[in-house]
Amino acid sequence: MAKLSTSLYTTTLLPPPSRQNPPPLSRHNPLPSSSSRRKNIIRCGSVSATTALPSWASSNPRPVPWGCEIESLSSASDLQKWLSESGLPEQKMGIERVEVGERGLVALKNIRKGEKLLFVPPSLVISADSEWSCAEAGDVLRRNSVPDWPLIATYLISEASLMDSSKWRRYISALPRQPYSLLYWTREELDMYLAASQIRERAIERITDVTGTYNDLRTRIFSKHPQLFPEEVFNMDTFRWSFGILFSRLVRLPSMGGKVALVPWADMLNHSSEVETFLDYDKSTKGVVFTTDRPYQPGEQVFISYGKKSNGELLLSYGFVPKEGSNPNDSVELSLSLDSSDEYYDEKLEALQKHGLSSSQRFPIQITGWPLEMMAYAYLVVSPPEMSRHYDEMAAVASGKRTSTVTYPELEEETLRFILECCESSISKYTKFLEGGSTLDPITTNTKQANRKLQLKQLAKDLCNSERRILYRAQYILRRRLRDIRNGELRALTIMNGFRKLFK
Ligand SMILES: C[S@@+](CC[C@H](N)C(=O)[O-])C[C@H]1O[C@@H](n2cnc3c(N)ncnc32)[C@H](O)[C@@H]1O
Repeated sequence: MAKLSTSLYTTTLLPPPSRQNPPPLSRHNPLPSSSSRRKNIIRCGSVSATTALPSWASSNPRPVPWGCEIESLSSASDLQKWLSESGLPEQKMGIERVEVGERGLVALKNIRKGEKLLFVPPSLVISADSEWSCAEAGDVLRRNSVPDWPLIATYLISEASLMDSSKWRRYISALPRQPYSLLYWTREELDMYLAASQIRERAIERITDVTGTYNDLRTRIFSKHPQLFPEEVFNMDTFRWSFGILFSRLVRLPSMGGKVALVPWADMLNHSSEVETFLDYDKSTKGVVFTTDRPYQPGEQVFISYGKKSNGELLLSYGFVPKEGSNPNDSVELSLSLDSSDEYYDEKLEALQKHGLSSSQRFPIQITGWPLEMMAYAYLVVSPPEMSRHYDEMAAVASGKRTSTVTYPELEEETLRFILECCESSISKYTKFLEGGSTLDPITTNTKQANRKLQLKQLAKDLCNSERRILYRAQYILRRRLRDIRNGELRALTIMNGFRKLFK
């Protein structure tokens, strides 16, 4: 349930930096304060429309030979039985088919607000410290200092391939054979359905990162130990599966120093944007728990929060989009760029680069407004040569390094007009997709594929509607402000004319 970084991670197996790796299923991110907004500024331009994706992104995914269909309840009840035999205490919830999220945990008894639930013991948790059924393979990875994410991804494949001799066979059998995640969208589908949304670029970055990670492991480790890591088992298809599982189920446990882990049973809980509670390790009971923030009656589905994520981020990692307007943390990224014909382009770019920014940046807009950083970036884009002494200050605020508000009344109108133009150009892309009919659909060869396309298209439509809604709101605010500025100027002009007449 997290994101990988683009560069270092791809080439050096370094762990993903925290900006790209928010705590899934566990602690939610803070509201977009100025510092978190800074983290949300995303460099653009690294993923062009022609960026080559690995070959597996150009065809439909090949399923792995383990796991189950996500709606399968029989493997889920086997899992429940095995967990209780292995030390999971009696539960107040059971796995059932649910309306939101296919399978989920449903209250079996009355549950009070403020009650601790789950108590999954550490022996039933998968982490980077877990014991490998094939101890030699684990030793090799540890000797090579493989970071937690790729280590756990490889562990999962290793245990899955051993199946009956693995301690985790009941857990792995109950995992979805194909997790819902943008990792499973082909390049054609991403281009076709998400052309308007910046999430397309994020998905491409992620697919590229996962491929880079696998290639790195293969070159540096697997190829040197083919008997431990045969390619029939450790390949791109199985890595896409294991990373898909990690993105949608891995938990960061704050009370264990941010350790990442897969927590069987707890990972059957679905997300609701309306709840605030998250998973964590409870030192007093020595188990993974969460504390309810509302009461539940028997039969009601129990939810946790996967974090304060936008609809796009939920689609990217978990493969679903909440109902339009139901996610208070929703946001859309707007891309702003320097004008390449600006005679002070080089000076502006230099100021931006000094603060770690580039000629094109994405900024998150929420229904409540946009960040200071975006305003500062826009000031820089429109500012004339005579304001060049302010370029550094504008770039510093745009990068989030300086949190003071900057205002340049003389640039206000042009800046708002520039943002409005970007907003409207983005809106028109969404409208083109949403009103474009079905002529763009990729050719399908069978009913299963046709159903899949319909599902993906619906998800894309839901995402595009929710993102466009935020842009419409921003457009309304911008237009109103511009009108106010013009009215203010008009009033000032009338007063000036009045004075002029008086003095005459
Ligand atoms: C941690 S798992 C939760 C258990 C999962 N439902 C299962 O049956 O294995 C996360 C996955 O559950 C589904 N999910 C969770 N919350 C959801 C929601 N609010 N709406 C739709 N699907 C949801 C998504 O498929 C997501 O990738």
